[in-house]
Amino acid sequence: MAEDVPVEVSGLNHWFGRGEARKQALFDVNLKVSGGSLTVLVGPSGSGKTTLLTLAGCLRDVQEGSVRLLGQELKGAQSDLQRTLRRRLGFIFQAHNLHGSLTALQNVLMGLQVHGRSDPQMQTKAARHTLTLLGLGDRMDYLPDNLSGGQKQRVAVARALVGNPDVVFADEPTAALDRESGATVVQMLKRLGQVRGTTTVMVTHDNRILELVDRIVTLEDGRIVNDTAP
Ligand SMILES: Nc1ncnc2c1ncn2[C@@H]1O[C@H](COP(=O)(O)OP(=O)(O)OP(=O)(O)O)[C@@H](O)[C@H]1O
Repeated sequence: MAEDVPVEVSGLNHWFGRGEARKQALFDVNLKVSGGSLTVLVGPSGSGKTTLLTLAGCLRDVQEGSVRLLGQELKGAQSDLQRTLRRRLGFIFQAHNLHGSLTALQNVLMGLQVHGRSDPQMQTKAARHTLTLLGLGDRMDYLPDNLSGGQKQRVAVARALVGNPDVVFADEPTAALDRESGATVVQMLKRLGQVRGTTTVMVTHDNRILELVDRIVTLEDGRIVNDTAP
């Protein structure tokens, strides 16, 4: 079943640039991620973590090799299949990309609108609930400019989670957070894995959270060099 291994990467190679500037960023990467698990990608800057995350998350075209996401092959996938798959995903990025003119609650509601869920009352209830879980119950009506960096990041996390995604792809979601808030976010993702079967793949440089995760995959120079369960 797809959900047993929602992300399966085989023989993945990736290049950037053309001609003399062409540079290989990933070399024969193989990775199977189990459903409901929390996997982190670690490694030095430039080792290919974000490239791998964006390929697995259907945000970049697969050039060579295979990426199966939720049972579907992404290599050569048509854009309507890509769109359908992306609706089942949650994304959390470093630059949290909140809309400056929308409140925290409205930003989180945007995370539901892409899912096409219709009942506005249910949407608002879900958005409020998720923000409250992330400790932002008293900040729902604030604009991003009036939130701290850590609070903005938690709004971005709420937006990614509110649609109950099957897989969450996160790039440094705890970088802007203090230890306690970072641990809260990771524990929440882990709990979603246990309760709802949500799978998380996360790039991180944050050593403080490694003890909380299920699996640590280390990249160096575009290759997986270590794969451990802490
Ligand atoms: N859009 C791009 N154009 C050209 N080269 C790129 C591009 N994106 C990444 N690269 C190159 O691919 C390699 C891997 O980059 P990537 O961002 O995946 O590494 P990373 O491990 O995520 O690094 P960091 O921890 O600094 O975010 C690097 O050599 C980088 O310079």
